[in-house]
Amino acid sequence: MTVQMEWAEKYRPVSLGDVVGHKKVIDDLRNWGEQWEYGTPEKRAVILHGQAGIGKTSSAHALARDMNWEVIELNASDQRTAGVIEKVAGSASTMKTLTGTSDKRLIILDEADNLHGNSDRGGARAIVDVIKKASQPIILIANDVYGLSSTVRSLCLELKFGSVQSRSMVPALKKIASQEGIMCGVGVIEKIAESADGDFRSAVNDLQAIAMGRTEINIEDISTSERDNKESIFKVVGRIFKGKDVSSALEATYNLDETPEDLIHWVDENLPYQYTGKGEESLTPDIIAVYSYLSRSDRFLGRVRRRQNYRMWRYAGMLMTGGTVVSKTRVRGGFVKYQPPSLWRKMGQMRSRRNMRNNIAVKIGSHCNESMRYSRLEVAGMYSRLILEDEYAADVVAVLGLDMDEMLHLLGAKKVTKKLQALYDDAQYKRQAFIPTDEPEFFVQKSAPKKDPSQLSFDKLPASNNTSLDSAFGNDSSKKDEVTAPAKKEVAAKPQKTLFDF
Ligand SMILES: Nc1ncnc2c1ncn2[C@@H]1O[C@H](COP(=O)(O)OP(=O)(O)OP(=O)(O)O)[C@@H](O)[C@H]1O
Repeated sequence: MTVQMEWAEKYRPVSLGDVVGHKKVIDDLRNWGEQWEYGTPEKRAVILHGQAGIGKTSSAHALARDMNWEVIELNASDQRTAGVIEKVAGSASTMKTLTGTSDKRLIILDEADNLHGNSDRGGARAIVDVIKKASQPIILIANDVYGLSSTVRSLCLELKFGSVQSRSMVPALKKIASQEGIMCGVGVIEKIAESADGDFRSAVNDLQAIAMGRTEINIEDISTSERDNKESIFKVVGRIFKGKDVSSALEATYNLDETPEDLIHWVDENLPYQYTGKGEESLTPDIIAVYSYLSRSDRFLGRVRRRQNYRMWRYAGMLMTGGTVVSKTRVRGGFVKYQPPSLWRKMGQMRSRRNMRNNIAVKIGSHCNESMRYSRLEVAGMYSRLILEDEYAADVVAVLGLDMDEMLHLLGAKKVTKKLQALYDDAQYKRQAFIPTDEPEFFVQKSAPKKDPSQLSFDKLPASNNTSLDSAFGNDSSKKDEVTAPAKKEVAAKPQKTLFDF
């Protein structure tokens, strides 16, 4: 028996011109590629992001093909520690190509939003360094752009791949069917394209599955061979808000991949938008009625949690769906874009803020030999004050080894400005001066000048390092030019007066 090749793979776009949809993004990607013909563009790396199966990886390879570039790809299955990234991407991004047939080599880092966990230890930080130094084009591929650090994002051109529209899929699917010798009846391809929900790979896979063992497909074949599509939450919420029939609203939830615990948040979030018409007050009687059902439903959800009796979910589901349906006095028209529950976003933000705060406390604790809890409650405030002083800011960042996000958090800043980027770069520079490469990060604190004065000896450092160490030693930077190297040695030998007097 011959194994049939997957059509999605067989018909993978070869050139950017073959990519279905995404016209603007593809134009931008092509422009960026062409800029490399004339030197190094301002943004050396691009982030292609969007849901799975819509052509991000294919577009990256197609660009390389169009530009006649070699490709080096680092997938999530590869070990992507800082060492490996620097070795593979770092050298690839600065050296000449292997074959010499093309003068550029494209580095593709797939699933770049998954650069954490043990195996990718240090990988995220390594990317920043690689991008900054790269003399070859780099493409990062991510489903969720927020999975990348703000530092990486600030260095890259971000291109978002939206869903592929079904009308763009239709001609491409028809072409595949005709090349495979499959006759399609009226509406067949359109139906497959619509059910794919913007995912072109699913559309091609569906077409192949339906066509298996057939030379002709008709609309009836689709309804029997259609995938058991899970209802999308957006469709179900729409049916609950707009439907008039309690049982069909409830049935819609049976095929949903969400628990009643989640569904209630969706209803709660979108209810005020859907049940308020033009010119109506924000709290209509309909909304009040629905909330009374939701609160009763929530009581059942509480009982389920306490007693672990999941049979009670059915009462909760009935109250939240049926209650919403029967509470409306009229169906309000107009398009409402349903939003995911903002509570989840807030909880996610709180969790990541808490993690960030704890990470910083661990670093502060390591610096001043205190527990994380004590550092967070008693000491962190002082560091937050210090980092606001221009004189100490870079030293705090350098000594604690803060990454960009942690620095922003401690400063209370929302985004990376040029000034903050300069501060961060300055701190990295100082950090390199403080830390011997083969020692752990907090060696600095342990290595008092008495033990190993050569490490902090000014005359062993280049002139620029001396400047960065001035303020680390608590010197007034405005006077640095007047102090000679031997004089500085004396300063270093004096007993510690400030936190940063090592
Ligand atoms: N826009 C598109 N144009 C042409 N083919 C596409 C498109 N999107 C997906 N495909 C097809 O689907 C397959 C998967 O595409 P691709 O790997 O580029 O998706 P992706 O967005 O990178 O998703 P993932 O992150 O899951 O890899 C390709 O082999 C290709 O045949």
